[in-house]
Amino acid sequence: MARVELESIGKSFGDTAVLSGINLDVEDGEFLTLVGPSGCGKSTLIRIIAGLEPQTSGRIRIDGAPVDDLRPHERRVAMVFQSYALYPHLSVFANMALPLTMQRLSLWERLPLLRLLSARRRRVMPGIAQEVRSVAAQLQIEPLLLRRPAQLSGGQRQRVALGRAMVRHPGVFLMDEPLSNLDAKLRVHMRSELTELHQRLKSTFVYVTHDQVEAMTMSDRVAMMDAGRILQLGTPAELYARPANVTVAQFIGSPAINLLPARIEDGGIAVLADGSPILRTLLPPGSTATIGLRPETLRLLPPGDPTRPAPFQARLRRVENLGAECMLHVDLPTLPGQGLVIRAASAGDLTPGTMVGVAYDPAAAHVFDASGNRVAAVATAAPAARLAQAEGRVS
Ligand SMILES: Nc1ncnc2c1ncn2[C@@H]1O[C@H](COP(=O)(O)OP(=O)(O)OP(=O)(O)O)[C@@H](O)[C@H]1O
Repeated sequence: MARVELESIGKSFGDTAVLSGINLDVEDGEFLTLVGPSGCGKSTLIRIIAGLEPQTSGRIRIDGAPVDDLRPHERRVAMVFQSYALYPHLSVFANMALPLTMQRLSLWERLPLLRLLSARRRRVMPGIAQEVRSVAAQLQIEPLLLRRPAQLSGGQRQRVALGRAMVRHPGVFLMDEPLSNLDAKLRVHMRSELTELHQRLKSTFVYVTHDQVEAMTMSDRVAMMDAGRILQLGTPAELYARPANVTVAQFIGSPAINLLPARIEDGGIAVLADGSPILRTLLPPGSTATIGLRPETLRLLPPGDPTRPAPFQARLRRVENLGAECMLHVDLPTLPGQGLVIRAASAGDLTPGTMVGVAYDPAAAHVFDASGNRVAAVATAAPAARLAQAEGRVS
């Protein structure tokens, strides 16, 4: 187990800055995921922690001790790569044993012919073999130990790569998109295997992915990165429920949050481009905002619902039926180019082209200011007349 502290990490390749001012503490035994779009600097950051890439500025400590001048194998970290990085000419056993033979045997004791003469090698190897078998048993790959990587499936190769990291008993596992090369079904399976492995080993995991579902389902905490910076650090639930800005809100959640541009009028009322008020904010009149509505907070009103006028009149464009639920894609005719996605239990017998009413819950809406930063959705001041109109539409 180990704590990882990153202080003001910066990285430039030539004149191009790819990481700036990264401060991050990964707690002992924590599963922390770096997530973000392609090119945001996740892999560069994890490679810097591993010692595979030098940082341009800043410091790294593992369990309180500076590791900046240590080589990768001296840092008590083990890296698992997307490409598995297995030696094709070695058996699974030899691939997994490699970190231990490198650690415990000298160069000549590892050489093909000379090693047969080494008495020390004969003493050390049974211990290594036992450790490899024990890890292989944990990963259920014991029957594969004599095979070569080419004779394994993608999932089996990934387990071997994990096993090779595990035999070293590192304080920190660093994983760079380890599931990306697997098919969708196996990825889902390996997600739970990795989560269980983390719980069993109680080691610190730093995990890189561009897949927000992996980040949300596996992690204790998630650091969402964009353009070389950490935009938000928190539990998956925090990032989902209180995204710090529009970029986080858009990235976390599937299907993505619905975003509606608005202008702010008197009393902080956010008004859409068609002039309809949507909710009250704490923003000053004259400014602009973006309103975020998660698909599950939208509700389809039955056609001709007599109880109230629908907040949005929408035209159904497409139904995505996922079995247990469906995603309804609708267009808003009064807001050209603006669509909404609604998560619903079923689409009933609605067909594309049908006009439907859509209700939303203003208490569940997210409001972002002109810079994209989150602001409180609803002011506590007395409602303005315009708000009464807005609330009349939504309550
Ligand atoms: N050796 C290098 N030389 C120059 N630029 C590099 C080098 N390695 C990475 N970069 C650049 O640094 C930026 C961050 O790359 P990095 O691989 O860390 O991103 P990432 O978030 O892991 O992306 P992906 O999910 O696509 O792997 C990119 O713009 C990339 O082109």
